[in-house]
This record gives sequence, structure tokens and C-alpha cells, in this order.
Amino acid sequence: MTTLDVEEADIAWGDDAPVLRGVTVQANPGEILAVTGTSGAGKTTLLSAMAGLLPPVTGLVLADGEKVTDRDQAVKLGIVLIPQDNGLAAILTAAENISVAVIATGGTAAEARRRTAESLEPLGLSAQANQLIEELSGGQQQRTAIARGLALRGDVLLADEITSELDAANRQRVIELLKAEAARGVAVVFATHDPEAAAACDRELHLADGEAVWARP
Ligand SMILES: Nc1ncnc2c1ncn2[C@@H]1O[C@H](COP(=O)(O)OP(=O)(O)OP(=O)(O)O)[C@@H](O)[C@H]1O
Repeated sequence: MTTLDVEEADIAWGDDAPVLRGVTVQANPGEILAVTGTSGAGKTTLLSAMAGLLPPVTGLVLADGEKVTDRDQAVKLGIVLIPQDNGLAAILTAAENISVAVIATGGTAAEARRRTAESLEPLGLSAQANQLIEELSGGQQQRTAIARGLALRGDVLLADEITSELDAANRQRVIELLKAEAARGVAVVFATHDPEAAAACDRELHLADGEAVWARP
């Protein structure tokens, strides 16, 4: 179980002015933290910092007290990111995308096969396992990216707008899967602009005007 802390962080892209200033937030094991805000408020920016992709200009990101310095190290610390643009390889199948990720994080081929099947099934994608990503619909691609994130069995799961292309039933299914992750002790952070999805989370941090404020502490 891992606690992810962001402490007094100013977060910027390159030399641009900070998108977010003075952000302090803790993501706790067993909880889903919603990160909300309008388009451009900085949800992806905050999750990028949490994932080790975008080290803060000032302040810290800590996983159980250890400074998160870059993405490779964050992966070793068990910080999984499901990116907004899904990040899948278009010319691999759904199953291959997942298996490759499991093996890249130390899983055996047998584990990769098992976890791939286990993660596709609850997302209703068993029949699509051997289809190329480029042959799948937008929603099926988004669900494949979620399946890959779940298959990695992280200690921290950062989910960036992962229900934006899903119908109501699939959105509900995904929220239930995030709750199941939290129930096994994962610290889940879910960026969303959907108020219903945010309401299903344990706490809500709202981003506006470059600052993070608690909508529901
Ligand atoms: N990769 C990037 N490089 C440079 N600037 C970026 C990058 N990603 C985001 N930004 C900038 O950071 C600011 C916040 O964008 P961000 O994507 O974090 O917002 P968001 O809340 O996730 O929005 P959305 O709901 O539209 O996804 C914007 O001004 C955007 O231009």
C-alpha cells in the first residue's frame, strides 16, 4: 500500500508560467480521489506530476515519503497512469498491448496471459482481445487502456478522464472497477469533468484559476 503526497507544488510545462501553484494533496490507499475542474484547469497537469512525467518546479511529489523523480522510477514505485489519450500501440492487438505492459513491468508470459484475460473480461472486451487497436471503436480503445492499467496491479492508479468516451453502463462499470481497486488497497486518483463520476468518489479536489481547493475533503 502506498500513499502519494503532493506538497506545495508549483507545476509548469517547460518554461511556461505554472498551470498550478501551491498544490498540496494526499492520495490515500483504499480511497478514490476525484480531481475535477473545467477543460484546461490542469487535471492532466496534476496527474502528470503525480506520475513522475512532469517534476514540479517547486515542491515535491512523494510516494510513501520517497521523492518521485521521473517516470521510470515512478513505474518501479508502482505508480500506474492511464493517460487521457489512451497511449495504446495502434498496430498491436488489445491483448498484445496489455501483455507487453505486464511483461515490461516484470510479469512472466504466463502471468501476462492470465492478467490480460482477467482484465479484458470485466470490461466486456474478451471478444475483442485479438483485434488491432486501430480496428476498435473509441470507447473500446478507452476500455482497453483501462484494462491495461488494471492488469498492471499498481499501488497507485492515476486515471485521466478515462470515462469520457463511454456510455452510461460502461461508465458505471468502470467506476465499480476503480472502487474494486481501492478496496484492494490502491490509492486511486480519477480526473474527471463528470459531476456524477466525481460524486461516486470518496473525496474531491477541484482545480480552478491555478489553484487546488477541496470540494469534498
Ligand atoms: N503536454 C503539454 N505541453 C505543454 N502544455 C500543456 C501540455 N499539456 C497541457 N498543457 C497546458 O496546461 C494547461 C492545463 O491543461 P490540462 O491538460 O492539464 O487541463 P485539463 O484540466 O486536463 O483539461 P481537459 O479537461 O481539457 O483535459 C493548458 O493551458 C494546456 O495548454
